[in-house]
Amino acid sequence: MTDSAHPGSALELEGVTRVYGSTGTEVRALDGVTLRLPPGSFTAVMGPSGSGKSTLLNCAAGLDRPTEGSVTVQGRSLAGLSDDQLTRFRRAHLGFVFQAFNLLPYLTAYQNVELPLRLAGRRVDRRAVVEALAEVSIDGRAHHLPAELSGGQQQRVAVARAMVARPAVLFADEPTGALDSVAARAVLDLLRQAADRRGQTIVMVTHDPVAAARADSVVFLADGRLVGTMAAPTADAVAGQLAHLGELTAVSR
Ligand SMILES: Nc1ncnc2c1ncn2[C@@H]1O[C@H](COP(=O)(O)OP(=O)(O)OP(=O)(O)O)[C@@H](O)[C@H]1O
Repeated sequence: MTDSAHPGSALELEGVTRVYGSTGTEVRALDGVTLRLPPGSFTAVMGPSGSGKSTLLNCAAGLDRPTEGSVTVQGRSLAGLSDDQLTRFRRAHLGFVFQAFNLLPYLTAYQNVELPLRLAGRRVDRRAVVEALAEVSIDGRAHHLPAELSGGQQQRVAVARAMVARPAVLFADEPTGALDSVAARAVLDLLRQAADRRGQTIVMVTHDPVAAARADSVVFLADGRLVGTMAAPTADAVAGQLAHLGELTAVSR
């Protein structure tokens, strides 16, 4: 059974609005965003600071609930799920990678990667964990603690952790923001492969036009609204569009 009006989509946002605060002090962080992403697509979300990128990601991933509108992931509407059901749904179908890696400091790389399987109450398949670490080229450091790894290595462990349960949709919030360009490229290669080889759907917030150029398309936000999309992006074209949006936002303030 599907709740989706567009069954071919991995992720659908219909008129998603998120208002923070109360009357008088309210902030419309997202304002009527409609978006449909097909399975196996890699989409970058860009826009000036405060344009609503993280809010979009959080609403799409069921970490926050929209004030209005609906989010459907893999044909399942998130609105009807209780908080517990939403947590279970996220563990089963979604993966997350954050700018600050968010690894647990007292667990080894291996233990960090097996954690989502333990939390989901699944039998821990040692092979799946070893494979996930090998995919991100961390197998030689599986028993190191995060503090014993470089930033790039830590983020690769975080990608392995996000991927170990083979989520249908992976959300990444500035995954390369704290990395140098070589480490960033390695992380982007992994996201690209997840879409191309395993048909996983990737949604990545980034400020970096070079990172965005690795996606199939870029969606641009300004003041909480979807103001444009770009297919087959290049870093130059993305940078040009961002500069334009920055000027428009500055004028409207
Ligand atoms: N929990 C919250 N309470 C009140 N306002 C919020 C909250 N979260 C976000 N906002 C506001 O909503 C707007 C959008 O924020 P959001 O973090 O989504 O933007 P962003 O595009 O991700 O910004 P940045 O690039 O700086 O991270 C901003 O004006 C922000 O101040």
